[in-house]
Amino acid sequence: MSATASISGVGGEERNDFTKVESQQIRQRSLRLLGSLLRPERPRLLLGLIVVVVSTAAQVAGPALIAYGIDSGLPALLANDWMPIGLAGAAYILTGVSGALLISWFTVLTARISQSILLDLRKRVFAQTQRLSLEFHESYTSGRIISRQTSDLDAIRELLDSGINQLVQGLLYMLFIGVALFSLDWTSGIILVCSLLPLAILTRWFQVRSQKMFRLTRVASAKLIVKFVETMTGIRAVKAFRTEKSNEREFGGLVEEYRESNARVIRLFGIFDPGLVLIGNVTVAVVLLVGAFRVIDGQVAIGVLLAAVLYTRRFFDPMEEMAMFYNSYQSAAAALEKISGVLDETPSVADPVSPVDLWESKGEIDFVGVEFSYDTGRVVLPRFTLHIPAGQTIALVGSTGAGKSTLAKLISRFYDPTAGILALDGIDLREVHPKDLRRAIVMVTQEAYLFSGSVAENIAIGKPGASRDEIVRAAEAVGADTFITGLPNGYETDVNKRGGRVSAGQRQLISFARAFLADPAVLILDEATASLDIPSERLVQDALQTLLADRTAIIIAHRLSTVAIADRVLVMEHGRIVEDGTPADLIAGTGRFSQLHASWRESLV
Ligand SMILES: Nc1ncnc2c1ncn2[C@@H]1O[C@H](COP(=O)(O)OP(=O)(O)OP(=O)(O)O)[C@@H](O)[C@H]1O
Repeated sequence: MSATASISGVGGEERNDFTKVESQQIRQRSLRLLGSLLRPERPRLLLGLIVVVVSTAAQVAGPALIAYGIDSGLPALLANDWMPIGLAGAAYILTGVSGALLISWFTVLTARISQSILLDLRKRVFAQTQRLSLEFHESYTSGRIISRQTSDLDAIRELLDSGINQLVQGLLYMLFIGVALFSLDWTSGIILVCSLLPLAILTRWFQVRSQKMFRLTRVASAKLIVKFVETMTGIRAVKAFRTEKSNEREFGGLVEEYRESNARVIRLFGIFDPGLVLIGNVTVAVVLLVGAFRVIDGQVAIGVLLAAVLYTRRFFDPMEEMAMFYNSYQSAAAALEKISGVLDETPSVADPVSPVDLWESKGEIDFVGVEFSYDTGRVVLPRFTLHIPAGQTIALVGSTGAGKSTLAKLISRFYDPTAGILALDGIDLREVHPKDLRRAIVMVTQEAYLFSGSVAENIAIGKPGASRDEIVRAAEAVGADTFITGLPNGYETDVNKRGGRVSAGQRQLISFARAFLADPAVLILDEATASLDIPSERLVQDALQTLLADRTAIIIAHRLSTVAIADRVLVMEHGRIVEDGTPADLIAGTGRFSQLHASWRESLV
């Protein structure tokens, strides 16, 4: 595998042994993403920069005005000239007020910029994760997807909301203070420069240590999310196997790890913060002492000394936040790396470049020399050819792992064959317009998933924009109408709210109604293995008959009654179709199906 391939998309997430070239490529990918996010914001960014420069200059003017007031205003006042002190006072108020107003404008402006960048990024991540093929989602866990949408976006939000503002403001503030101090009093300026050495040593020490600690904190918090999501998505298994206690223990351990890594960060601050205060105070004391001697010697005016002390004091104010910037930058950069990896993924099932329209599909399916393997490389379906005429009902049977779902997933184009052609009405599925493909082929999965919302909304998924009449007719056709009208709010009942809870069989009927409304030329049905009670089974069976009429149907059959209504049975073993015939013929024979049929019959007795 080439170096580029191994880090492309999310490939680099599990690795931390990048070569220099690979790290560079990953950084460039993040920068490209950042560039594309910032580009539309350029005018507002420029405005923000102008506002922050002016507001910082206004804030820094204060001590210089005080110096002027004391050194020029006071002597003039003693000589009954109110003008200089009045000017100094007015300018102080003016710069103070305008500085405050501008900084408030800057805060709102940058918040707006960061909000629109985040909105853009959030939408991109959502659209991309939806667009990516099933293959991606089968290996990229939901915990990781949730982290991308939550903690990673949070890290970027933190950087945009406060980190960058504080860095720009802090840098400008320190730069302007330095300039002001040097223009007022060189000696104090040089004392301040001398303090930069211990300051740099302390900050560097903090950065090196905290980088490691913050990374540990991030890892610990990611572990917490993954454990939480995993437990909650598998809550049924948790309850069934009573693993609550061991989960609690494991989660408790992770919480402890998180607490410990946070405590270490806090201990680090316990050294860094007082260190900053100490360096700041010592520098102020030196400026004051040296200045005092120079005031006595008449080398420097008292107002200038006061301004120098104030500047020196304020110089250290943004230090802590600036040192923190590095950490928020680190977390945001790590987050951006992962997000850019997800955005960089290309769907393995790509949309056709020049799609072929298929207005009215007949539902004829052809596998021509098709072979398939998942990305593990093991051949799951060895090369085969199969013709399914339009309108035929096929029952797919075979032992677990035989490849039935895989065959169904190929017809739904959740995956593309690794070799050969799979065609609908003679057109390669890879070339059919995605919109037409979704209309022509519908797969009803075993789980019969219902989304939050009303029963009517859930049925309407089959045909967006369907009228209430059409929805009711679809429900009636599959025999779901009776139980739906019996629900507390009929078709408006929320399926995820108390009272709206529906049984497994009812869920299946709703998903049948959904498929009936969609009216596809090809219907693929992964029949639920969960045994329904006899009346439910009969209801579902009747619904199935209506649903299958006038279309091609491929049913992964687990029930004998379903096989009986099929025109043709395909028996699969180890990815191969080992028997192919009408149910009657196969039962009469001596093959795999007749044995299966016999054992089914026995289980019914
Ligand atoms: N996403 C995947 N990645 C890799 N291998 C897979 C994947 N899904 C299925 N397989 C493998 O492909 C083979 C066929 O699986 P498939 O789900 O098609 O079987 P099946 O006949 O539908 O089984 P069942 O009746 O248990 O659902 C199995 O060996 C399985 O391990």
